[in-house]
Amino acid sequence: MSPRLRIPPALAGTVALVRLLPRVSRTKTAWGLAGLLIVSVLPTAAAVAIGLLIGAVPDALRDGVSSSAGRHLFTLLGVTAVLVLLQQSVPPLVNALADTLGRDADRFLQQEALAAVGGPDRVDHLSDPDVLAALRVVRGLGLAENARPSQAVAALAYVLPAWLRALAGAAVLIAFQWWLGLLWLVVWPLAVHFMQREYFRVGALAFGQSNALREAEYLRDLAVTSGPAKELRLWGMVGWLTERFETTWRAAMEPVWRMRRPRARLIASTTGMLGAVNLLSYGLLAWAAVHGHIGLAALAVYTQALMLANNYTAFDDQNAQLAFASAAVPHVLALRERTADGGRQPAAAAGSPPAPVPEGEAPLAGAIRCHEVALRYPGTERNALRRIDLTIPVGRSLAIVGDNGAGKSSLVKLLCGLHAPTGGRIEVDGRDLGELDPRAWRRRISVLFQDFARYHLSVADNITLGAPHRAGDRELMRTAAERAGVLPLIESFPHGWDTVLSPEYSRGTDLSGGQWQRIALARALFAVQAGAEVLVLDEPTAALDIRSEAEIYDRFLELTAGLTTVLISHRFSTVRRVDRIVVLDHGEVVEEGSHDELMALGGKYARMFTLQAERFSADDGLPDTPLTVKGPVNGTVQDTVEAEAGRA
Ligand SMILES: Nc1ncnc2c1ncn2[C@@H]1O[C@H](COP(=O)(O)OP(=O)(O)OP(=O)(O)O)[C@@H](O)[C@H]1O
Repeated sequence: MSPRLRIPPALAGTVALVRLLPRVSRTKTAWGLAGLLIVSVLPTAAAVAIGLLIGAVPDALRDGVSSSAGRHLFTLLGVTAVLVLLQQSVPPLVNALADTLGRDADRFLQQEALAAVGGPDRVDHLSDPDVLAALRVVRGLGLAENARPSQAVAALAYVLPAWLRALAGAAVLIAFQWWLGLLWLVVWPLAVHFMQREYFRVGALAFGQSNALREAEYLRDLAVTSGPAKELRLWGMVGWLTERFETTWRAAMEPVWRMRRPRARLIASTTGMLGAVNLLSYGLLAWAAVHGHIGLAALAVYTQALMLANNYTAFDDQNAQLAFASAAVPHVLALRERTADGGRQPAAAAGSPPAPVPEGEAPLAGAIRCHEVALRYPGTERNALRRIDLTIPVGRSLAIVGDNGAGKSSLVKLLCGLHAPTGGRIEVDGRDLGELDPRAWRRRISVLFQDFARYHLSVADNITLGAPHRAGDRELMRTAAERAGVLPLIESFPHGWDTVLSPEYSRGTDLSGGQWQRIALARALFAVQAGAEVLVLDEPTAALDIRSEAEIYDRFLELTAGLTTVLISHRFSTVRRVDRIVVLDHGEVVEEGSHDELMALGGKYARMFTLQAERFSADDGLPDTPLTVKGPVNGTVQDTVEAEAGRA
């Protein structure tokens, strides 16, 4: 194995940034580099020209302006003028280029982070604090206004020429006294290194405070977001929140501020070292001039070379900003590796929609099987699911019931491939789910999650997002809305399908909890109509009123006809209608069978069913008038409940 050059941590950010720039823009980096070289070389060239110019004055004065010495003086004057002019005009161009390159770098890293975080098919990484910390940086959140990668690029455009000028100055001094030049070549990198290490430590510490800062930002945002606004006002929490934000923020930032205070010993020793070398250099120059070892021109050149050698500005803000703002770059670049699904898929698939159904793909034919499936969420001690064995035959329905926290939603997430089982495996038609193309599988499965998303987009978008590749199919969209019972509501909106489902936008409106749930159901049904064969409904009616709930459940058989259906519900009137019922308890299957079998068993299911039936049979909670509902299973809520109570 070839030994790899180890980059000191203090320089790792800068090196990562420099390597990144050609990937961001090859052309701008090339121009920028050329500009930087010119900016770096110009002062040295100007210093030499000025020195030679000064040296040429006595001869020109003695021989006259038309002599060759006079012409030489004018030539040097012309060269100096051009160099000085360039020195004035090139740096602003380089800075402007660095600004655009910096903005491009920000954008590049943002896209990189988006692909790394949004791309993977699974979701474990979304609760990984390190991933979230890197994400904060590219979103430009929090740490400080000078922590964005673009600030590091701007600082680089200033610092790099300064370093190169210092190098060139030291190199010129070699011509005066080789060992003095070499001394400078050692002293300035040392001074830079000491100070950069200091700045880097502050940057790294600030980056390490990301968790605490995220908490502070969360508290700050709570006060200005509409979701919790009602509770915050009702309970008079705004003052508490402000105070809590302040203390959390201070606790996170104080160590950074403390570390930022200049460390007297370091500064004293660095400046002492530089002072000594400067004293020695100027002393030697004076001695050499007085004793006639160097002429006027050489004295002028070396004096300016000394000024250049002092040019690396180890103590200035730009060096600090470079170290500080580039500290996070390697973390952002490492995101892809960190979020990759165990190498299962390239992150480039980045949140891409399921692919359209390829022609001629065979529909599911066998079953979805869980073999000893276990799940432990990252960072937790306990298995949410343990040794789950169950079979969902294609075209049939399965209900999963159980207490809160039993693991029902976790099983759904596994079926969707959002998490990988930490034990056992899930097979689809005999093939391991982990080996299937996730995009192809997602095309086949449609889910109404318990905590479904409420998109601040148009109604049409909210529904067609279930199958974006069919977004233009208005007929499909209408049918899905109609089946979910939300069509009359949509048609009552002044802007119809274009109505934005958020009062925060013009042409926008908000919906009630139940109306939102119907929209989410329509989205799931849209995906079914677009070709999904498996429908998962996780508490699909939790927010619906009793009439709406009865309506949906009475249409359950119609809605799920021909589909492989997984239903999670605490509503036993519907659960009993499915082909097979599984009872989960503490992450394990404790009972399995049809409604009748489980009732006969007299176990957990029978107890839960009876409890609910008893509650409903006691009149409370029921409407006075029986509600007639549409659907293939005609009847009334009263009928259903009474029937259940009777059977129980
Ligand atoms: N993302 C997560 N990270 C860590 N633990 C989790 C996560 N999601 C769920 N859990 C834990 O897994 C267990 C099962 O949760 P799950 O949501 O699957 O239960 P459930 O049966 O759907 O409950 P409910 O009826 O309340 O919806 C719980 O102990 C929960 O705290």
